[in-house]
Amino acid sequence: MIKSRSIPISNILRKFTQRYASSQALATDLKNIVGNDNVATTASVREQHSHDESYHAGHVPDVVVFAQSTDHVSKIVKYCASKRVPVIPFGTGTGLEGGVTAPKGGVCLDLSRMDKVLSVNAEDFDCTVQAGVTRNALNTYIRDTGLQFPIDPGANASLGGMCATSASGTMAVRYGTMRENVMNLEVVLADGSIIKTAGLKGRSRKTSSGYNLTNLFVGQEGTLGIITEATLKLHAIPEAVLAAVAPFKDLRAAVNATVAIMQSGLPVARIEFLDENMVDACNRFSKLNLDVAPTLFLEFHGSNSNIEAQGRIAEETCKSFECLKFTFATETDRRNELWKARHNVWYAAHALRPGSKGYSTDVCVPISALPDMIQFADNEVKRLQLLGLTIGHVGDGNFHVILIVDPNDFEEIKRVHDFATILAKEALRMNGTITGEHGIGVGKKQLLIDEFGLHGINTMKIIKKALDPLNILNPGKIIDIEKGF
Ligand SMILES: Cc1cc2c(cc1C)N(C[C@H](O)[C@H](O)[C@H](O)COP(=O)(O)OP(=O)(O)OC[C@H]1O[C@@H](n3cnc4c(N)ncnc43)[C@H](O)[C@@H]1O)c1[nH]c(=O)[nH]c(=O)c1N2
Ligand SMILES: CC(C)CC(=O)C(=O)O
Ligand SMILES: [Mn+2]
Repeated sequence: MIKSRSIPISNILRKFTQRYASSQALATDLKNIVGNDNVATTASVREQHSHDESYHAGHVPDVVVFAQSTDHVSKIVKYCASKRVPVIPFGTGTGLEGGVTAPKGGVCLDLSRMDKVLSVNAEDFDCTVQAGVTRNALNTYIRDTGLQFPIDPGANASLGGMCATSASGTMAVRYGTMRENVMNLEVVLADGSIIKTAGLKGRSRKTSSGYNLTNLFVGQEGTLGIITEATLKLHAIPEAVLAAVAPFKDLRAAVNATVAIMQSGLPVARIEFLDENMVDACNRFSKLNLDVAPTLFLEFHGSNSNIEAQGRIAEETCKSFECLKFTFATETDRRNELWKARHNVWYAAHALRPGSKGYSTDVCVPISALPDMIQFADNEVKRLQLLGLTIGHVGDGNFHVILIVDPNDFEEIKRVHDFATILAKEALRMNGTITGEHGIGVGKKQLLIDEFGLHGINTMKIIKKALDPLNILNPGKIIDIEKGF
C-alpha cells in the first residue's frame, strides 16, 4: 500500500475536488440545507465573490451560499466537511490580500445577510452583532446612545471581516485595533460545532480565564473558523473634536514631528501622514486645495477645553519641525471633507492612471524606527522607478505605499513585487511586522515564514491541523498546510 505521504500533491488535489460530483450536485444539496433563495450559482454572482479589492488574481467558487443564521453556517460547514469541500467566508469583499479568492473552488459563504445588531449594552459600553453587520450600519444603529465603534478601515467592511483580518484604520492610535476591541466571538469550527471564545455568555472587560481563544480567532482570515457573532467594545462619542492639517518642507520633518508628538504622550485620536504624491492625488480626486507637500492630518477628541490645549501642543511641536503651516479645521463639514478624502486614497491613487491596478504595502515598525523606514521606502520607490504614494497611520508606526501599476506590464509588476519584498524585509530588520492591518491572505505567505521562523510557522501549522484537519476552511490562505520547508 502506498503511504499517503508519498502521493503527489496534484493527485491529492484532484481527489479532493472529486469528492463532490459537480457544482450542480453541490448546489442542489446546499439548497436542501438552506433553501433555494440562499444559494447562487450564476456566473455573475460567483464572479463577484471571486476576488476582493486587491490586485490578486480572482478564483471563482463553485457555489455562493448566503447564510441567514449561525445554524445555517453550522449545517453548511458540517456538510462541506463530509464532502471535503472548501468553505471560503465572505464579508463585503474589501480585503486587500486576496483572502476571499477560491483557488480550489468550493463554497463561498457570504455572511452579509447575517446583519442584525443583537444587543447594545450602553451602560457597559458593549454590543453584540452578527458577522455581516457593517461598521457604518453599527454606528448608525447606536448613534442615539452617544456611543460609537471607532475602528475605521477606509471601506465600509463587515464586522466579521474586520475581526477576521484584525483590521484597524485611522483611529487605532487612540482606540486600538480589532484585537483590543473584540470581547467575545461566536465561531463555527471546521466540524460545524459552535463555540464562544470568551465563555458562553462572557462580556466582561477583563478575563484571565483559560487560553485566549478570542485573539486566536481575530486575524485568522477564515482559516480556523467562521465568525458568526462578535461582542465588541464601544466608546463614547467625544464631546468635542478638533482636526488640523500641517504640511512640511520634507518627508523626514513630517515623520519626525509625528514621533515627537507620540513620544510626548499627547493623546491624539488620529495622526495620518500623506506624502506629496498622495496629497496631489487627493486634491485631484476629492477636489481639495491642499498644499502639495508631505502633510499630517491630525485629530483630537475630548472636551472643548482640553482639545484646544492638545491642538496647541501639537502645533508647537509641528512648528519646531518647521511645518510650513498649521491650520485647524473646526467646522464639521471641513473635517468630514478631509477624512472622506483620506478614506478615498485608494481610489484617488487609481485615478492617476486609468486602467491601472493598485498594490498596497502595509508594514508597521516601532515608532522610533519610522522616520528611517519611511525614508527607506521613499528611496526604494525612486530607485525602482515606481509610481508609489505613501499614506500612513503613522502614530502606530504603520504606513502603506500604494503602487500603481499597468496590469499588462510584467516587468513593472516584477519591480512592484521586488519593492514589496524589500520593504517587508527591512521592516522585519527594524523589529516590525510585514502587515499591520491588512493580513496575509495569499500575498504574504512567504514573508510570514521570514517573520516567524520555522518553529513559529510550525506552531501555526499545528494549530491549523488541529482545528481544521481536512483543510476545508479557506485553504491556501496564511499558511500552505501541504507544503514543507
Ligand atoms: C478603500 C479601502 C480602504 C481600506 C481597506 C480596504 C479598502 C478597499 N482595508 C481593508 C479591508 O477593508 C479590511 O481588511 C476589512 O477588514 C475586510 O472586511 P470585509 O468584510 O470586506 O472582509 P472580506 O470579505 O474582504 O474578507 C477578508 C478575509 O476575512 C475572511 N472573512 C470574512 N468574513 C469572515 C467571517 N465572518 N469569519 C471568518 N472569516 C471571515 C475572508 O475569508 C477573507 O480571508 C483596510 N483595512 C484596515 O485594516 N485598515 C484600513 O485603513 C483599511 N482601509
Ligand atoms: C489601500 C490601502 C492604502 C487602504 C488603507 O489601509 C488605508 O487607506 O489606510
Ligand atoms: Mn490603512
